[in-house]
Amino acid sequence: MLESREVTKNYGSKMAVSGVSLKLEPGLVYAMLGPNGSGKTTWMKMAAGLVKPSMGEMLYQGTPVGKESKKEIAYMSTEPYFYNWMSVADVGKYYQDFFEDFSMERYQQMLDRMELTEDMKAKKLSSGMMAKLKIAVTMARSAKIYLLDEPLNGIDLLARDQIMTSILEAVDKDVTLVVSSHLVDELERVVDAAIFMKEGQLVEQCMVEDLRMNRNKSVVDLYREIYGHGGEAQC
Ligand SMILES: Nc1ncnc2c1ncn2[C@@H]1O[C@H](COP(=O)(O)OP(=O)(O)OP(=O)(O)O)[C@@H](O)[C@H]1O
Repeated sequence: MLESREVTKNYGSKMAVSGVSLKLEPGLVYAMLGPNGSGKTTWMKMAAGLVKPSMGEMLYQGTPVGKESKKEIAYMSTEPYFYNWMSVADVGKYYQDFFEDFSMERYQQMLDRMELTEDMKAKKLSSGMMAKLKIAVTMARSAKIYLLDEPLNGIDLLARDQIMTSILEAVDKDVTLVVSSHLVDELERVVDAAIFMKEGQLVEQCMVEDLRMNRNKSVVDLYREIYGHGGEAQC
């Protein structure tokens, strides 16, 4: 569905992503893991068509990502992107104007799940509530691929499980979901596959079930192996 072929991104002399090749399949939930600065955001931005690869190709259904794929790939950035004057209702209208696949009904359902109301003002939201709003407005699109960059940041422990459940319930069976996070153990419970990034490179991509059944390891174990000792772990 989405293929990253030897994708590299340089910012001046800094190589943010280096020769990353991977394929994402429909219907799977992926965790994109890696320490700060490992290239997760840059890769997601290229997959979303917001940043152009310096080398290599990012393909969506066999065609380079661009104007057309943007209609089917929803990206939730870590950066805040609402104006202070907006209410939660305004945020929905703003998105509706931008995206044909935005559903006001889905938005309202997500707001209910996130315990947000339409009259709330963006500038008065706590960072956790803002994180929930970003998730609600992104998941209100009927996209084929959702790329969520650090969706659980700023959200308290008890709400995180409930929010991941709401995200998973909001998507259809054939949809691909990629979630980047530092909260590895929490993601492990809900993802089908894990992608490990390190210093811009793909270290491993594996199915969580294979890891458990064939190597008797959890994603957390593998994470520790890869990043804890600079090891060469394999899935
Ligand atoms: N616009 C930019 N200009 C210059 N360097 C950049 C830019 N964006 C990212 N980088 C650098 O590229 C590298 C990868 O950054 P990126 O944000 O993709 O990592 P990340 O894995 O998402 O990190 P984090 O977990 O901290 O969000 C970092 O060294 C970062 O400083």
